Amino acid sequence: MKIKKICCIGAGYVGGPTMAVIAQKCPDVYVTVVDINETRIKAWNDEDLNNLPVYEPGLDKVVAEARGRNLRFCTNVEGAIQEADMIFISVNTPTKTYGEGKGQAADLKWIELCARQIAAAAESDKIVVEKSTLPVRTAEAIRDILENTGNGTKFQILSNPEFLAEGTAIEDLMAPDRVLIGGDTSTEEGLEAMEALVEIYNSWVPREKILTTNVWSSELSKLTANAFLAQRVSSINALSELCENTEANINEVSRAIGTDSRIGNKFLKASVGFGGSCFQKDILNLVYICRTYGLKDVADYWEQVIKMNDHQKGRFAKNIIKSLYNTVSGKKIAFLGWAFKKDTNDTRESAAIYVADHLLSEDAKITVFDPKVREEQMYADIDYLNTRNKVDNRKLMKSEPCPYEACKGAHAIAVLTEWDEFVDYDWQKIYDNMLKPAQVFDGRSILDKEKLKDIGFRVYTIGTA
Ligand SMILES: NC(=O)C1=CN([C@@H]2O[C@H](COP(=O)(O)OP(=O)(O)OC[C@H]3O[C@@H](n4cnc5c(N)ncnc54)[C@H](O)[C@@H]3O)[C@@H](O)[C@H]2O)C=CC1
Ligand SMILES: O=C(O)[C@H]1O[C@H](OP(=O)(O)OP(=O)(O)OC[C@H]2O[C@@H](n3ccc(=O)[nH]c3=O)[C@H](O)[C@@H]2O)[C@H](O)[C@@H](O)[C@@H]1O
Repeated sequence: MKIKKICCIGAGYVGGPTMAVIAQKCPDVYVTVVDINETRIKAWNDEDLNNLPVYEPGLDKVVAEARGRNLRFCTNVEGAIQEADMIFISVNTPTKTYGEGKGQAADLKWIELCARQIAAAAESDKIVVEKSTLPVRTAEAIRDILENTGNGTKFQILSNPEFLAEGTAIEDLMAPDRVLIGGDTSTEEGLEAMEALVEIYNSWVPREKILTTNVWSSELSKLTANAFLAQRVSSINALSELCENTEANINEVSRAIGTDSRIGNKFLKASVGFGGSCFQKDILNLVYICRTYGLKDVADYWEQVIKMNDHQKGRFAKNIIKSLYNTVSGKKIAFLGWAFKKDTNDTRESAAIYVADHLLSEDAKITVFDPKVREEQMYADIDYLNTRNKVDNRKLMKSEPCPYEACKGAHAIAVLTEWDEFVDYDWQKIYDNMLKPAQVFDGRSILDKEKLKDIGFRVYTIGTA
């Protein structure tokens, strides 16, 4: 079966870049990305590629090549479903904020809505691909909705989770470690549908890197991959606290264990805590699924990864307060970085938000500089926590477009994101304009500690005494 037209529901961080790369690599496949969010679609169609709604290095070039050729962004969900042979569901699946499973389960209302939209609009057979990260066995619910349309159309449901990381999305999509495709391996039609998707990816991904499994393994592998990655960060962060008490150095420990090929050297960077839209949400979801199957010990095991992460963010904030003589009331603290990692404008679950919230509750005055995050986003993030009212948040926190201004007159600087440019700042100039003793809290271990100490800074780096 040769796919001619693809529709992707959801033009977010995953749907946009993923479909742009598919369109670029498969010029004979027509790709339409739809979204109910008109502003987002408008931004995807903006002539000025600097205004794309997602910032990812290299994305602008891919969009420039494919958009208008075989890549289209629009809000006509129904029309795009009708004409497509293959429909990707790439909508958000956040943690539920209400009802049963509140605070843990994935909220699948947008997924169900997509299934219903597909069921209502489809007039011919379709392959439906789960691209969103979903609890294991979600395909069962999607199938149930699709198979009860009553108009005789047939659907094959595949799971094709996305493993891209933000900031390196284009690189990851161009040369993935693997592509995972789960489907109904017990029927001809199921295998045929899987092969159709394999063919799309095989336009640029070597066949041996495209793994096929049953649909449940594929769904669960995505949650498992994120749980393992986050667990590594929590493990190294747990040991960073021990290092601070023992004069061991976490960077040396990471290097020492990372050279063991069984352990590997990636994801061993101690930090102020992991953020991002998925690690926490996916682990909470895993914990919830385990609990619903009565697997209490398994659930508790994975929950500890989140608890450790919360502890790490909290202790970073507490350490700032302690070092500033146990009070930050009225003191200016400069934040370098607000995004959850470098090279992205995404702030979802960023450690910076929680550290800021902790310090604001102690009446600190925070000035934030981030090269890619806008002030409205920072306020939206801090307001969302509902710890204090919006007026107070704006009184206590502001954003500053110049890093040197942000640091001027500050008692302390906290590095919350590992943006490369922070390393090359004129730290002497920053020091000269700060209150003394000038303190730096490096939550990402990116700055040259010895150099800063020579200038006169007091420096705290995660995981070093
Ligand atoms: N952000 C990331 O780096 C990664 C995310 N994922 C998963 O991919 C999924 C999507 O994540 P993001 O792209 O980050 O989310 P997002 O929130 O950036 O984008 C989702 C989009 O879907 C749209 N949408 C929701 N319901 C719709 C409907 N019925 N019809 C049309 N549009 C609709 C929303 O308006 C939104 O623009 C999630 O399940 C996430 O866990 C997986 C790998 C990486
Ligand atoms: O499902 C998802 O959304 C994605 O989640 C992560 O990608 P992402 O969250 O974009 O970014 P990561 O590079 O994984 O970083 C996550 C967080 O962990 C932190 N981190 C990462 C690595 C490390 O060694 N130390 C560390 O503190 C980062 O600073 C960041 O806050 C996974 O890496 C992707 O494979 C997955 O597709």
